[in-house]
Amino acid sequence: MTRVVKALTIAGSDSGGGAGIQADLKTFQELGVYGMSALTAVTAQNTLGVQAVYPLESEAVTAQLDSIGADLQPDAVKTGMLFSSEIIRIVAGKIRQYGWNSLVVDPVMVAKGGSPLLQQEAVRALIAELLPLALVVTPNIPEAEILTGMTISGLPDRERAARLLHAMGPQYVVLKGGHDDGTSGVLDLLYDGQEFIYMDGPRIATRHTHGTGCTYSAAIASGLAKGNTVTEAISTAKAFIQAAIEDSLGFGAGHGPTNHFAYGNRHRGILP
Ligand SMILES: Nc1ncnc2c1ncn2[C@@H]1O[C@H](COP(=O)(O)OP(=O)(O)O)[C@@H](O)[C@H]1O
Ligand SMILES: Cc1ncc(COP(=O)(O)O)c(N)n1
Repeated sequence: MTRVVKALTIAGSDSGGGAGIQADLKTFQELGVYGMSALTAVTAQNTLGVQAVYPLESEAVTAQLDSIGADLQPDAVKTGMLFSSEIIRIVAGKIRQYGWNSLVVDPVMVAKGGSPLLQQEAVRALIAELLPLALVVTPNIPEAEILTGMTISGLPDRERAARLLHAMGPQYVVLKGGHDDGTSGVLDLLYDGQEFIYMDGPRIATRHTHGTGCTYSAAIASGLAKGNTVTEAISTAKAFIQAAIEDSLGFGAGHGPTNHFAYGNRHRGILP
Protein backbone atom coordinates (compact mmCIF):
# COMPACT_ATOMS: atom_id res chain seq x y z
CA MET A 1 0.00 0.00 0.00
CA THR A 2 1.33 3.50 -0.79
CA ARG A 3 2.15 5.56 2.26
CA VAL A 4 -0.36 8.33 2.86
CA VAL A 5 1.26 11.67 3.55
CA LYS A 6 -0.32 13.68 6.39
CA ALA A 7 -0.27 17.37 7.28
CA LEU A 8 -1.66 19.21 10.29
CA THR A 9 -2.95 22.76 10.43
CA ILE A 10 -3.15 24.55 13.78
CA ALA A 11 -5.30 27.59 13.04
CA GLY A 12 -8.63 29.37 13.35
CA SER A 13 -11.89 28.50 11.63
CA ASP A 14 -13.23 30.87 8.95
CA SER A 15 -16.99 30.32 8.66
CA GLY A 16 -16.81 31.78 5.14
CA GLY A 17 -14.51 28.96 4.06
CA GLY A 18 -11.90 31.05 2.23
CA ALA A 19 -9.17 31.36 4.86
CA GLY A 20 -8.07 29.62 8.07
CA ILE A 21 -8.53 25.90 8.68
CA GLN A 22 -10.94 25.58 5.76
CA ALA A 23 -8.44 26.99 3.24
CA ASP A 24 -5.71 24.79 4.68
CA LEU A 25 -7.69 21.55 4.49
CA LYS A 26 -8.85 22.29 0.93
CA THR A 27 -5.26 22.96 -0.09
CA PHE A 28 -3.96 19.76 1.53
CA GLN A 29 -6.68 17.76 -0.22
CA GLU A 30 -5.97 19.31 -3.61
CA LEU A 31 -2.28 18.56 -3.26
CA GLY A 32 -2.92 14.92 -2.36
CA VAL A 33 -2.15 15.23 1.35
CA TYR A 34 -4.33 13.86 4.18
CA GLY A 35 -5.37 16.86 6.28
CA MET A 36 -5.73 17.11 10.06
CA SER A 37 -6.66 20.15 12.12
CA ALA A 38 -6.37 21.58 15.61
CA LEU A 39 -8.65 24.60 16.06
CA THR A 40 -7.45 27.60 18.07
CA ALA A 41 -10.47 29.86 17.58
CA VAL A 42 -13.80 30.07 15.85
CA THR A 43 -14.38 33.20 13.78
CA ALA A 44 -17.69 34.41 12.41
CA GLN A 45 -16.44 35.71 9.10
CA ASN A 46 -17.46 36.36 5.50
CA THR A 47 -16.03 38.24 2.55
CA LEU A 48 -16.94 41.56 4.21
CA GLY A 49 -14.88 40.97 7.32
CA VAL A 50 -14.72 39.35 10.73
CA GLN A 51 -17.92 39.73 12.73
CA ALA A 52 -16.78 37.87 15.87
CA VAL A 53 -13.86 35.89 17.32
CA TYR A 54 -14.24 33.12 19.92
CA PRO A 55 -10.88 31.74 21.08
CA LEU A 56 -10.92 28.17 22.34
CA GLU A 57 -10.11 27.23 25.94
CA SER A 58 -6.49 26.16 26.49
CA GLU A 59 -7.65 22.66 27.38
CA ALA A 60 -9.42 22.31 24.04
CA VAL A 61 -6.27 23.22 22.12
CA THR A 62 -4.11 20.94 24.25
CA ALA A 63 -6.52 18.01 23.89
CA GLN A 64 -6.63 18.23 20.09
CA LEU A 65 -2.83 18.33 19.80
CA ASP A 66 -2.45 15.41 22.21
CA SER A 67 -5.00 13.34 20.30
CA ILE A 68 -3.04 13.88 17.10
CA GLY A 69 0.36 13.45 18.74
CA ALA A 70 -0.63 10.19 20.44
CA ASP A 71 -1.75 8.45 17.27
CA LEU A 72 -1.34 10.32 13.98
CA GLN A 73 2.12 11.71 13.38
CA PRO A 74 1.91 14.49 10.76
CA ASP A 75 4.68 14.71 8.13
CA ALA A 76 4.44 18.50 8.23
CA VAL A 77 2.66 21.09 10.36
CA LYS A 78 1.55 24.66 9.69
CA THR A 79 0.31 27.29 12.09
CA GLY A 80 -2.05 30.13 11.22
CA MET A 81 -4.23 32.22 13.55
CA LEU A 82 -3.12 31.55 17.14
CA PHE A 83 -4.81 34.55 18.81
CA SER A 84 -3.13 34.70 22.24
CA SER A 85 0.20 34.16 23.97
CA GLU A 86 -1.43 31.39 26.00
CA ILE A 87 -2.35 29.45 22.85
CA ILE A 88 1.09 30.11 21.33
CA ARG A 89 2.78 28.64 24.42
CA ILE A 90 0.61 25.52 24.28
CA VAL A 91 1.20 25.05 20.54
CA ALA A 92 4.97 25.58 20.81
CA GLY A 93 5.15 23.16 23.76
CA LYS A 94 3.28 20.42 21.89
CA ILE A 95 5.36 20.92 18.72
CA ARG A 96 8.47 20.42 20.85
CA GLN A 97 6.99 17.48 22.76
CA TYR A 98 6.02 15.56 19.61
CA GLY A 99 9.11 16.57 17.62
CA TRP A 100 7.21 18.11 14.69
CA ASN A 101 10.17 19.46 12.72
CA SER A 102 8.71 20.33 9.31
CA LEU A 103 6.98 23.42 10.62
CA VAL A 104 5.65 26.32 8.56
CA VAL A 105 4.68 29.34 10.66
CA ASP A 106 2.34 31.82 8.99
CA PRO A 107 2.40 34.66 11.53
CA VAL A 108 -1.24 35.67 11.01
CA MET A 109 -1.98 38.97 12.74
CA VAL A 110 -4.72 40.91 10.98
CA ALA A 111 -7.51 39.87 8.59
CA LYS A 112 -7.74 41.60 5.18
CA GLY A 113 -10.51 43.89 6.48
CA GLY A 114 -8.35 45.03 9.42
CA SER A 115 -9.70 42.88 12.29
CA PRO A 116 -7.06 41.61 14.72
CA LEU A 117 -6.51 37.84 14.71
CA LEU A 118 -3.59 37.99 17.15
CA GLN A 119 -3.59 39.96 20.39
CA GLN A 120 -0.85 42.60 20.51
CA GLU A 121 0.64 41.11 23.65
CA ALA A 122 1.11 37.79 21.82
CA VAL A 123 3.73 39.07 19.34
CA ARG A 124 6.49 38.55 21.89
CA ALA A 125 5.43 34.96 22.53
CA LEU A 126 5.35 34.30 18.79
CA ILE A 127 8.94 35.51 18.50
CA ALA A 128 10.23 33.81 21.64
CA GLU A 129 8.37 30.49 21.48
CA LEU A 130 7.37 29.67 17.93
CA LEU A 131 9.82 31.26 15.48
CA PRO A 132 12.79 29.27 16.84
CA LEU A 133 10.91 26.05 15.95
CA ALA A 134 10.02 27.06 12.40
CA LEU A 135 11.57 25.56 9.29
CA VAL A 136 9.82 28.24 7.23
CA VAL A 137 8.18 31.51 8.28
CA THR A 138 5.89 33.34 5.82
CA PRO A 139 5.17 36.93 6.95
CA ASN A 140 3.62 39.53 4.67
CA ILE A 141 5.18 43.00 4.79
CA PRO A 142 3.01 44.44 7.63
CA GLU A 143 3.62 41.29 9.73
CA ALA A 144 7.37 41.52 9.07
CA GLU A 145 7.28 45.16 10.19
CA ILE A 146 5.63 44.22 13.48
CA LEU A 147 7.98 41.28 14.10
CA THR A 148 11.14 43.26 13.35
CA GLY A 149 10.01 46.68 14.57
CA MET A 150 11.28 48.28 11.35
CA THR A 151 9.54 50.08 8.50
CA ILE A 152 9.91 48.31 5.16
CA SER A 153 9.79 50.27 1.92
CA GLY A 154 12.49 49.41 -0.67
CA LEU A 155 14.29 46.18 -1.47
CA PRO A 156 17.24 46.86 0.91
CA ASP A 157 14.67 47.13 3.73
CA ARG A 158 13.16 43.79 2.74
CA GLU A 159 16.57 42.14 2.81
CA ARG A 160 17.35 43.68 6.20
CA ALA A 161 14.00 42.49 7.57
CA ALA A 162 14.60 38.99 6.18
CA ARG A 163 17.99 38.87 7.93
CA LEU A 164 16.42 39.98 11.23
CA LEU A 165 13.64 37.39 10.89
CA HIS A 166 16.16 34.66 10.07
CA ALA A 167 18.10 35.56 13.22
CA MET A 168 14.92 34.86 15.22
CA GLY A 169 15.28 31.16 14.40
CA PRO A 170 13.48 30.05 11.21
CA GLN A 171 15.72 28.31 8.68
CA TYR A 172 13.89 29.88 5.74
CA VAL A 173 12.17 33.25 5.56
CA VAL A 174 9.60 33.95 2.85
CA LEU A 175 8.78 37.65 2.93
CA LYS A 176 5.61 37.88 0.84
CA GLY A 177 4.96 40.87 -1.37
CA GLY A 178 1.24 40.36 -1.98
CA HIS A 179 0.25 43.50 -0.08
CA ASP A 180 -0.86 46.03 -2.67
CA ASP A 181 1.92 48.59 -3.00
CA GLY A 182 0.72 50.00 -6.30
CA THR A 183 3.28 48.11 -8.40
CA SER A 184 2.34 45.89 -11.34
CA GLY A 185 4.28 42.89 -10.01
CA VAL A 186 4.44 40.88 -6.79
CA LEU A 187 7.84 40.16 -5.36
CA ASP A 188 8.29 37.45 -2.71
CA LEU A 189 11.72 37.22 -1.13
CA LEU A 190 13.21 33.89 0.03
CA TYR A 191 16.18 33.97 2.42
CA ASP A 192 17.94 30.86 3.74
CA GLY A 193 20.54 32.64 5.83
CA GLN A 194 22.98 32.82 2.91
CA GLU A 195 21.37 34.06 -0.26
CA PHE A 196 18.35 36.07 -1.30
CA ILE A 197 16.11 34.66 -4.00
CA TYR A 198 13.55 37.00 -5.48
CA MET A 199 10.45 35.30 -6.83
CA ASP A 200 8.56 37.75 -9.00
CA GLY A 201 5.33 37.38 -10.88
CA PRO A 202 2.54 39.55 -12.25
CA ARG A 203 0.14 41.19 -9.81
CA ILE A 204 -3.29 39.77 -10.60
CA ALA A 205 -5.80 42.61 -10.55
CA THR A 206 -8.51 41.33 -8.22
CA ARG A 207 -10.04 42.10 -4.83
CA HIS A 208 -10.65 38.38 -4.25
CA THR A 209 -7.58 37.61 -2.17
CA HIS A 210 -9.22 36.38 1.02
CA GLY A 211 -7.12 33.53 2.38
CA THR A 212 -4.12 33.89 0.07
CA GLY A 213 -1.60 33.70 2.93
CA CYS A 214 -3.31 30.67 4.52
CA THR A 215 -3.54 28.83 1.21
CA TYR A 216 0.07 29.59 0.31
CA SER A 217 1.51 28.39 3.64
CA ALA A 218 -0.68 25.26 3.55
CA ALA A 219 0.64 24.51 0.06
CA ILE A 220 4.23 24.85 1.33
CA ALA A 221 3.44 22.46 4.21
CA SER A 222 1.94 20.00 1.70
CA GLY A 223 5.17 19.92 -0.30
CA LEU A 224 7.24 19.47 2.84
CA ALA A 225 4.96 16.62 3.97
CA LYS A 226 5.67 14.86 0.67
CA GLY A 227 9.40 15.14 1.31
CA ASN A 228 10.06 17.94 -1.18
CA THR A 229 12.87 20.40 -0.46
CA VAL A 230 11.86 23.80 0.87
CA THR A 231 12.65 25.39 -2.49
CA GLU A 232 10.55 22.84 -4.39
CA ALA A 233 7.68 23.19 -1.91
CA ILE A 234 7.73 26.98 -2.28
CA SER A 235 7.81 26.78 -6.06
CA THR A 236 4.73 24.49 -6.20
CA ALA A 237 2.97 26.61 -3.57
CA LYS A 238 3.55 29.72 -5.68
CA ALA A 239 2.00 28.02 -8.74
CA PHE A 240 -0.92 26.85 -6.56
CA ILE A 241 -1.69 30.30 -5.13
CA GLN A 242 -1.22 32.04 -8.48
CA ALA A 243 -3.78 29.72 -10.13
CA ALA A 244 -6.12 30.09 -7.13
CA ILE A 245 -6.03 33.91 -7.40
CA GLU A 246 -6.27 33.97 -11.21
CA ASP A 247 -9.40 31.78 -11.19
CA SER A 248 -10.91 33.24 -8.00
CA LEU A 249 -14.54 32.35 -7.42
CA GLY A 250 -15.94 35.85 -7.06
CA PHE A 251 -18.33 35.06 -4.20
CA GLY A 252 -19.54 37.68 -1.76
CA ALA A 253 -19.71 41.46 -1.70
CA GLY A 254 -16.23 41.95 -0.26
CA HIS A 255 -12.88 40.17 -0.56
CA GLY A 256 -13.94 36.83 -2.02
CA PRO A 257 -12.11 33.52 -1.64
CA THR A 258 -9.51 32.15 -4.01
CA ASN A 259 -10.17 29.03 -6.05
CA HIS A 260 -8.67 25.96 -4.43
CA PHE A 261 -9.71 23.84 -7.42
CA ALA A 262 -7.72 25.90 -9.92
CA TYR A 263 -4.30 24.25 -9.64
CA GLY A 264 -5.82 20.75 -9.75
CA ASN A 265 -8.00 21.72 -12.72
CA ARG A 266 -4.95 22.79 -14.66
CA HIS A 267 -3.18 19.56 -13.83
CA ARG A 268 -6.06 17.11 -14.02
CA GLY A 269 -8.51 18.85 -16.34
CA ILE A 270 -11.41 18.38 -13.90
CA LEU A 271 -13.88 21.23 -13.41
CA PRO A 272 -15.30 21.98 -9.93
N1 LIG B 1 -2.81 40.15 -6.43
C1 LIG B 1 -1.90 39.16 -6.41
N2 LIG B 1 -1.37 38.69 -7.55
C2 LIG B 1 -0.44 37.68 -7.56
N3 LIG B 1 0.00 37.08 -6.43
C3 LIG B 1 -0.49 37.49 -5.26
C4 LIG B 1 -1.47 38.54 -5.17
N4 LIG B 1 -1.78 38.73 -3.86
C5 LIG B 1 -1.05 37.84 -3.18
N5 LIG B 1 -0.26 37.10 -4.00
C6 LIG B 1 0.65 36.01 -3.59
O1 LIG B 1 -0.03 35.21 -2.67
C7 LIG B 1 0.85 34.77 -1.63
C8 LIG B 1 0.28 35.25 -0.29
O2 LIG B 1 0.69 36.58 -0.12
P1 LIG B 1 0.00 37.75 0.68
O3 LIG B 1 -1.29 38.09 0.03
O4 LIG B 1 1.04 38.83 0.79
O5 LIG B 1 -0.26 37.08 2.07
P2 LIG B 1 -1.27 37.50 3.22
O6 LIG B 1 -2.58 36.88 2.87
O7 LIG B 1 -0.62 36.89 4.42
O8 LIG B 1 -1.30 39.01 3.24
C9 LIG B 1 2.22 35.33 -1.97
O9 LIG B 1 2.98 34.40 -2.67
C10 LIG B 1 1.88 36.53 -2.85
O10 LIG B 1 2.93 36.86 -3.71
C1 LIG C 1 -9.43 32.22 10.71
C2 LIG C 1 -8.59 33.07 9.84
N1 LIG C 1 -7.26 32.82 9.74
C3 LIG C 1 -6.48 33.59 8.95
C4 LIG C 1 -7.00 34.64 8.22
C5 LIG C 1 -6.11 35.50 7.38
O1 LIG C 1 -6.45 35.43 6.03
P1 LIG C 1 -5.47 35.90 4.86
O2 LIG C 1 -4.81 34.65 4.33
O3 LIG C 1 -6.37 36.53 3.84
O4 LIG C 1 -4.46 36.84 5.41
C6 LIG C 1 -8.39 34.88 8.33
N2 LIG C 1 -8.98 35.88 7.65
N3 LIG C 1 -9.17 34.08 9.15
